[in-house]
Amino acid sequence: MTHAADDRKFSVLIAGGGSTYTPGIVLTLLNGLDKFPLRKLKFYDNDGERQKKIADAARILVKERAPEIEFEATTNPAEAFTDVDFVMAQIRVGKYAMRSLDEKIPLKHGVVGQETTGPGGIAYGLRSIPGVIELVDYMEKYSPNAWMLNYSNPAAIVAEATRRLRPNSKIINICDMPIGIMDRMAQIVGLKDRNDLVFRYYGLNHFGWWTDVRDKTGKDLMPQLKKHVAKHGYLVDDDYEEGIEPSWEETFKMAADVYALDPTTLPNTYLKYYMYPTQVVKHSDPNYTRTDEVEDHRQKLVFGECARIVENGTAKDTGFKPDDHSTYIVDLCTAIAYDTKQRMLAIIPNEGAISNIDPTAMVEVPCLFGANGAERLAMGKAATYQTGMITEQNSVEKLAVDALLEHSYTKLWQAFSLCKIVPDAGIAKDILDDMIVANKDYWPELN
Ligand SMILES: NC(=O)c1ccc[n+]([C@@H]2O[C@H](COP(=O)([O-])OP(=O)(O)OC[C@H]3O[C@@H](n4cnc5c(N)ncnc54)[C@H](O)[C@@H]3O)[C@@H](O)[C@H]2O)c1
Ligand SMILES: O=P(O)(O)OC[C@H]1O[C@H](O[C@H]2[C@H](O)[C@@H](O)[C@@H](O)O[C@@H]2CO)[C@H](O)[C@@H](O)[C@@H]1O
Ligand SMILES: [Mn+2]
Repeated sequence: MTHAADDRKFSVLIAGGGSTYTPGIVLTLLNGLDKFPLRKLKFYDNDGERQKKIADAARILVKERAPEIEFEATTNPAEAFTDVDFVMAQIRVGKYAMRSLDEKIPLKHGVVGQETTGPGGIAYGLRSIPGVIELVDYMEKYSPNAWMLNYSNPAAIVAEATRRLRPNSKIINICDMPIGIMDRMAQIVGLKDRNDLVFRYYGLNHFGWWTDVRDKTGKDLMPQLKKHVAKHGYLVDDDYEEGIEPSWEETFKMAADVYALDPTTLPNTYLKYYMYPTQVVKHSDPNYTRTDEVEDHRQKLVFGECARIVENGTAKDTGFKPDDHSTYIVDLCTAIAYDTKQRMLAIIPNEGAISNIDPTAMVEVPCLFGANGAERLAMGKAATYQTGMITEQNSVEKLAVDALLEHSYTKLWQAFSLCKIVPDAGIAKDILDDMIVANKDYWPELN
C-alpha cells in the first residue's frame, strides 16, 4: 500500500528507548517505510547509559537502511518531545530490579508473583502511573497534536489512571497479548496472520475472552480453534520446531485448562493466574522468576546483538526482526495516520461497549482506528461468569488508582485483598507491608 497524493513523512519518538523491545520496533519501522514513511526517529529514556547501547546500534541501522531519516537519542524531554507525530511509549519504572521484587515478594507469601497481575501488578501500577503521566504531559507541552500509543504496563491500571487524570489526552493504551494469540490462532487454522481473522473480544486488559473468530469469508473458525485449544492450549507447530521459553510454553499450554472453565469462549492466557493460582505458585521458583529469565535471555540477546552491531560497525547481518509486538504498534500508527478504520484492539473507556459492565471501566474491545484515534465497537452483554470476574477485577484496578491519588493505605489493602488470586486480607496485608518497604523510592507515603 502506498499513499499517492500524500507526501507526509512522520516523526516518531520511542519513549523508553532503552527497552528490549526497541530494536524490533526500529526494524519494523524501517521495513515498512512504503506504508508509514518517516522523516525523524527519536529515542527518549531517563537512563541515558542504558538507552545509548540500543541507540548506537539503531543509528547504524538507520544510516544503512534509510540515511534520509534523522535519528536522535536523548534524555532531554524538550528535545525528545518537540516536533513529534507519534510517541510509542514502553517505559518500565523501576526497571527489572523492581519487577523482580513484584514477583518475589508475593511468592514469599505463597501468592502468584507476576508483572501485571495480582499484588505485583498493583505495585508496578503505582510506580508506572506517574512515569506515564509525565510522558503524556511532555507530549502535550511540546507536540500537542501527537498521538501516544502506550505499551507501558500494567496497561489496565495505567489506562484507568490516564482516563481519570488526563481524560482528553491523545493516549491509547494497548497490549500485544491478544495479538500474539491471534497470530497463533491464524497458524492453527492455516491462515497467514492475525489480519486474516475477523473477531469479537471483550474484557479488561490481560483479562478477556474471544466470543467469535471468523475468516474473511465469514466462515466460523471457533469450532476448529476450540478443538485445538482444548488439547494443546495455544501451543502451535512452530513452538515444537523452533522452541519456546519454558514459562511461555506453560502459559500457552494452560490456556486449555482456562478454556475448560468456559467452553463457549476462547480465553486470554493471563486468566490462568486468576483461575489456577495454586498451580501457578506450585510451578514457580521464588528465587528464579520471570525477571531472571528475561535478564538471562532476552535482555542479554538484545544488548549482545546491539554491542555486536556497534563493534562491527554494520547491521547488515542483524538477527533483529519484526515481531507481533512491533508490527502491532506500527500498524496502529499507520491506521491513525491514514485514517484507515482498521479494526484492532485497544484499552478504552467502556461507555456501553460491554452493555452490562460499569461504563467507566477501562475495557479491551475491538475498535476502528483512524484520524480520531480508537472508536469502540459494541460487544453486547457479558455472560454471568465474565460479568462477575470483570466486576471484581475492575474494582481492584480502580482501588489501586484511588490508593495512589488519595495516598490511602486502606484502599491499597482493599485492592490487594479483593484481588481474586490473594487468599485473604491477612496475607494481603503482609504482602502490602513488604511492598511498601520495597517501593519506598517510588510510592507516596500512605496514610
Ligand atoms: N502492553 C503490553 O502488552 C506490553 C508488551 C511488552 C512489553 N510491555 C511493557 O513495555 C515496557 C518495556 O518492557 P521491557 O521489558 O523492554 O523493559 P526495559 O526495562 O528493558 O525497558 C524499559 C525502559 O524504560 C526506561 N524508563 C524507566 N522509567 C522511565 C521514565 N520515567 N521515563 C523514561 N524512561 C524510563 C528504562 O530506563 C528502560 O530503558 C514495560 O512496561 C513492559 O511491561 C507491555
Ligand atoms: O515476561 P516477558 O517480559 O517476556 O513478557 C511479558 C509481556 O507478555 C505479553 O507480551 C508478549 C506477547 O503476548 C507475545 O506475543 C510476544 O510478543 O511476547 C510478548 C512478551 O515478550 C504481555 O502482553 C505484556 O503485557 C507483558 O509485558
Ligand atoms: Mn499486555
